[in-house]
Amino acid sequence: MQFNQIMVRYGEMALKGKNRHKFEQKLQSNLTHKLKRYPATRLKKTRDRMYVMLNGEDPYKVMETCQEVFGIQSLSFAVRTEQDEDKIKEAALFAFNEADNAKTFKISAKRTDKTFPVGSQEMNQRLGGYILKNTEDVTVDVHNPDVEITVEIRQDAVYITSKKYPGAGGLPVGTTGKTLLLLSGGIDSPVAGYLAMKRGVEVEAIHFHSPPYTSERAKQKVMDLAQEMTRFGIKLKVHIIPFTNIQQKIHQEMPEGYSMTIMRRLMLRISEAVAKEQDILSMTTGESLGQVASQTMESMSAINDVTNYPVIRPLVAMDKLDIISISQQIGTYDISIRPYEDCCTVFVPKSPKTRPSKEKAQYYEAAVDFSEDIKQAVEQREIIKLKLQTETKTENEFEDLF
Ligand SMILES: Nc1ncnc2c1ncn2[C@@H]1O[C@H](COP(=O)(O)OP(=O)(O)OP(=O)(O)O)[C@@H](O)[C@H]1O
Repeated sequence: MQFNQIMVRYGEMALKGKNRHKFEQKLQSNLTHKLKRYPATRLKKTRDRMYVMLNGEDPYKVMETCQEVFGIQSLSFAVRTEQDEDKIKEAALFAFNEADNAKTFKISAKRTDKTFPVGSQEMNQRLGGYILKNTEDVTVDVHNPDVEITVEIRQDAVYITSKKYPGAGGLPVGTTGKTLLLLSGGIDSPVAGYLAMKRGVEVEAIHFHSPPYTSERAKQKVMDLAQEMTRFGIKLKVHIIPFTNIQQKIHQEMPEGYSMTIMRRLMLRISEAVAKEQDILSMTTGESLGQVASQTMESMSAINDVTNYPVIRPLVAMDKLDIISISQQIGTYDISIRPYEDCCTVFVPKSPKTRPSKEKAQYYEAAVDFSEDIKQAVEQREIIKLKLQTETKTENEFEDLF
């Protein structure tokens, strides 16, 4: 016996009232893109669930892939069998055995097809009895079972589900607007982007690089991070900003203690210009309160001063170890720790002001006109469009994505 399908249960999107249709459509399209690497699979939608038809694809690999899609609360393997009591019993036992360490269970049978001769209650008892007879040290627990086996008797067939696997939770990416993620090569910003995606936000990324001070490898590292993030976001547009001229100008003309603050202010100004152009309503950074000199409350205030756009900081209250743990889970950690320089580290002042004032930052900045540099940096940026890699990719597979 084998699982024929995976039942997909929605997350909190089910609560979204009128928007529900939009959320379901987005989830369906994100899931369809993710499943392209398993060409035999098909997605079927019912009123309040989705089913992935496995059609012979490896159930466990498909399950893992589905578990990366935001907006899914939980998933279960399911067996489809005929309306034949012996077959249903066999399938229920198979479903029970799939939950390796389960010692207690509950059967929840539902007879949608009333022509089936055995009622739901009676079916619960017969299937429960069959499992008890064919296992050892196992008991029924209707209140808090290790595994609940659902049996739905429909006209076309009988569907039996097994244990619940956790989904990624959150909301389907693309349902709550877009943000521009300031993506460095570090550990934090990819995690910030991941958490934004988890709240249903579509992410575009902006990266500042300063050749020849920063190398091609440093840029490639950022592209590899962005590529990894497409596992969750399906697609990701990256804006690469030439930042060398601006950094040199800051280095030469700004007081050393304020160079870091002013550099960040310029990053935000450029990001805002790109966001405006792309109709993006917010920016996201990987800042976390108190981690480094530029991330004190005063520093954040002095940097944030240049924009009215919301700056989302998903990591603001998180500990470094927790951030690292997420980056390991999502596969960005090993890329982030590659030892290539970032533009911020190349020009880092010996003793940056940890408590800069925005008035002083404004004062120093006013002495130099950066407006033309900002315009040029935006105009001369490189735009790279990344999309989820699938083993079976074809040239036009994602044409519709951007
Ligand atoms: N070269 C860059 N390009 C784009 N964004 C950057 C760059 N450098 C820094 N940032 C943004 O500024 C934030 C703070 O950077 P900083 O280097 O102070 O902190 P960090 O904790 O090391 O962050 P990260 O691990 O993301 O590099 C980053 O999380 C990122 O959002």
